[in-house]
Amino acid sequence: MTVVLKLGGSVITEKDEPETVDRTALSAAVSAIAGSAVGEDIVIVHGGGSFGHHHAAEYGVSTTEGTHDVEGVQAIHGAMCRLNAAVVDALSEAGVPAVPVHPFSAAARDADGDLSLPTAQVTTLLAEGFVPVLHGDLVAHAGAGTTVLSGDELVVELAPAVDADRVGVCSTVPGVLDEDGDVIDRIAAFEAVASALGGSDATDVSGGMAGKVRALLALSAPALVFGPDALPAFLAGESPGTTIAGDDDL
Ligand SMILES: Nc1ncnc2c1ncn2[C@@H]1O[C@H](COP(=O)(O)OP(=O)(O)OP(=O)(O)O)[C@@H](O)[C@H]1O
Ligand SMILES: C=C(C)CCOP(=O)(O)O
Repeated sequence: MTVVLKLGGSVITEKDEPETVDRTALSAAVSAIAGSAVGEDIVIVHGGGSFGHHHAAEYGVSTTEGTHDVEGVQAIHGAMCRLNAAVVDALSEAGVPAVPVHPFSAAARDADGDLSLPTAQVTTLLAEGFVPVLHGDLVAHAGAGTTVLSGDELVVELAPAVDADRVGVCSTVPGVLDEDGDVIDRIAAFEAVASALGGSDATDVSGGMAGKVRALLALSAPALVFGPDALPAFLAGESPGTTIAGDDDL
């Protein structure tokens, strides 16, 4: 059973404090992963939190607005590499055979913004017993310089590439919330929930919850959005939070 899990940047960092890891939240997530029966059959993606989004906002870069500013590229990509190193180190210390995979070194968008992400290194690392750890990053973008590549987009690309049985997105909220603040059990179409979906409470250049739902609906497998407390349950095979499954998946 192969699992693709995204750890939200807003979960593992103090999202309002530039470049600050939330050590308590990161170690809770790492313990859940290290202690789960999924073992090494997992690909981990993490988001930007106060590492990527803070620098991306400073340089005016988003998933659609690009930059050619080399200093900006180094600041944003460098910050994401520092967060990735912190996640990989924490996983390694817990005995998980985690290895870093940096999307900026491999992916590209064409002039229409369509993403191509080579995945052979991820599938090969997985088959060889490693746990690849990717992250939201910058990506070369034809005609725009570089744009932000969100961890949610990576999840959508990776899930079919590794033939994932389960896809989980762990964010700070217990699921996608309706207008009354209750967790929506299942989402099959963007229009049905669009009015309840906002961006993010924190600095976020990749669309917050609306961007997440839109991206996950494109998957052929159902994806679950849940909060940090539900990570052990997700890894144990339960279905906490909101199930996002486009009409094609039902
Ligand atoms: N209807 C909604 N239900 C749940 N969360 C919502 C909703 N509308 C907006 N949000 C916001 O979306 C946020 C989650 O998206 P965000 O992109 O910040 O999370 P993340 O993926 O965990 O972090 P990162 O983007 O850094 O990886 C929530 O914290 C909340 O502020
Ligand atoms: C801001 C950067 C560089 C990465 C964004 O990734 P996300 O937090 O998964 O949307």
